[in-house]
Amino acid sequence: MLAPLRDAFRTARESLTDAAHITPGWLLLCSTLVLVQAALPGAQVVLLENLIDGLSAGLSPWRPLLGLTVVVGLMYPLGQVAVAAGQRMMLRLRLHYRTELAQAAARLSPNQLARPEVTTDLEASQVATNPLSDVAGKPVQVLGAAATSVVLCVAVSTINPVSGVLVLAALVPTVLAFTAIARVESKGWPKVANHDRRAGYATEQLIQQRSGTELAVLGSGARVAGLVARSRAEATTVLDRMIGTAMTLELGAALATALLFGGALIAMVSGGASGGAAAAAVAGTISGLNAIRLCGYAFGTIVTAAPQAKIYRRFVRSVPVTEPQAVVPAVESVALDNVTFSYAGEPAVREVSIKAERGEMVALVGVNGAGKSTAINLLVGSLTPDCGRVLIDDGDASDLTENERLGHFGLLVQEFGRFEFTLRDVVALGSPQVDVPEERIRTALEAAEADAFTERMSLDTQLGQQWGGTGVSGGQWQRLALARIYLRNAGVWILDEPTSAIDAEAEREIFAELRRTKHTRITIVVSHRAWTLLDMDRIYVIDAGSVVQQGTYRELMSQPEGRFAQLFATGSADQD
Ligand SMILES: Nc1ncnc2c1ncn2[C@@H]1O[C@H](COP(=O)(O)OP(=O)(O)OP(=O)(O)O)[C@@H](O)[C@H]1O
Repeated sequence: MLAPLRDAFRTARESLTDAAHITPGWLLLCSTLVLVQAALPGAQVVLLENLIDGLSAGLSPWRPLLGLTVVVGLMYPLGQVAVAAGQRMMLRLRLHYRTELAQAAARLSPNQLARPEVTTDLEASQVATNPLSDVAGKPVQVLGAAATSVVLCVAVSTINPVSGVLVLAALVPTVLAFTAIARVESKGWPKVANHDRRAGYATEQLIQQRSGTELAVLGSGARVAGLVARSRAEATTVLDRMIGTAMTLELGAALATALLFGGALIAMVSGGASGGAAAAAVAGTISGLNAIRLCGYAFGTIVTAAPQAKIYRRFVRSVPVTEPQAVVPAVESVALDNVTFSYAGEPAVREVSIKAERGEMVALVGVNGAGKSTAINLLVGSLTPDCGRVLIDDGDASDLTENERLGHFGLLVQEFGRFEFTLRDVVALGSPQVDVPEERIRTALEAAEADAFTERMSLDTQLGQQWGGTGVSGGQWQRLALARIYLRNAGVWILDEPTSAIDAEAEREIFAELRRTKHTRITIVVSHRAWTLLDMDRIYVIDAGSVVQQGTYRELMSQPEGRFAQLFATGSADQD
């Protein structure tokens, strides 16, 4: 029972601290308004009692009447201004949380991105930015409502002490109910996030141009829509149960609160209070009920947001702030030294040793599922070997930070990014440098054979039809991805089927350019096309996770019984 309460208090404290740093002016204004409001119901009791008892005693009514006019006149506008100030504070906090989250997501390493729980947490954190930004004003409201109850308790106690205590005790059922609600919600929210993530993924497949077109042509969109509906229905069931439980508990608390107020009134009447005092206490009690309701609502918002806030903060803190990446332009050697790696106990790479030196072009060859991508992921550090070592310039790569290690590589993956930004940004993404000069971008485009379709475009041209920009073909996207690698100019280039979407003529030119410029770097290529392997300095043939052969194209072809000759003879790999 205590853990959710602790989480709610922590959330309240952290949100207040954030608000104090990010938007101190609005926090101060909100707090002041809420505290002024808190004094009003208590003042109302005292003034009303003075007015009625004064009238009965034949005293002048003007002073209490003027006071009451001010108090009642202030209640509504103060409430309105406090709500507006709270909303303006919330907007600023939301901007802060959303920016902070995008920056944290940008710092995720390939290693973290490979873990499904990280992606689930990221999406849950995205959803959490709304309740989290709403929560900062709530501790102030809870304190304000608690202050209202205390002031009211003191005011009512002057009429009847038992009634005063009962008015204060009316806070307890609300606090207990919302603590119980928090327990239910802390279990429910991770489930909702998981179902939402699945539904979000399936929806993306429906609306993204490539996958959506494929599904439309197959006439299978409805099947994917069914998957969306199922995940959304599961999320709705969990949410519905949570709301049902909350409703029952809130109703119970409301009933208990009403009984306690009723008790306070009975105690007052049986205590022999004057007519004025009784009328004042009834009016105060009505204001008190309102204060308790607000307190319950504000406390409820905190406890509901607490599990989401916990996920958000855990996620943001799990991605430490790092130095910007520095690209290492000269690397003498990289190697996998007797490396073994298994996915969930299933070996994908066994005792693999591969080495590449500066100036060399080295190829990894093997059928689908042989282990080539796994070997590459081990080299760049997105996977960690079960045994063996990864060496960069003869030093153990695990001694480097993730960022230092990634700075050694330019990696063109099979599923290259189709980033629908401006032409300038699409290429400049290759470098962590903020401002990339125009000539460097144009030179990279030329080297990647992407100049023919881009030379007439301004670098500010928007790419991608969904933004009303220029349409780009699959092969053109791949050339832009290669341009990023040229711009980056890291010491080690890893090109996983760099020309898979590119026509034969451009492919020859791209490989000719790679050969011409290879002396300044290490180039590791995964390729299925025989002719691209002709000029490789060394080819590693990988089969079922092991290196079964190595040598130049000619050496390997001169072994007709070898795996390489078999692969190209049987057509398992494309021949040209
Ligand atoms: N994330 C993963 N979880 C579990 N198994 C995986 C994962 N990734 C790859 N594997 C398995 O590891 C083995 C090697 O896969 P890998 O992707 O390295 O092959 P590949 O040679 O790159 O294939 P391709 O030519 O199709 O890209 C395969 O049996 C594959 O099913």
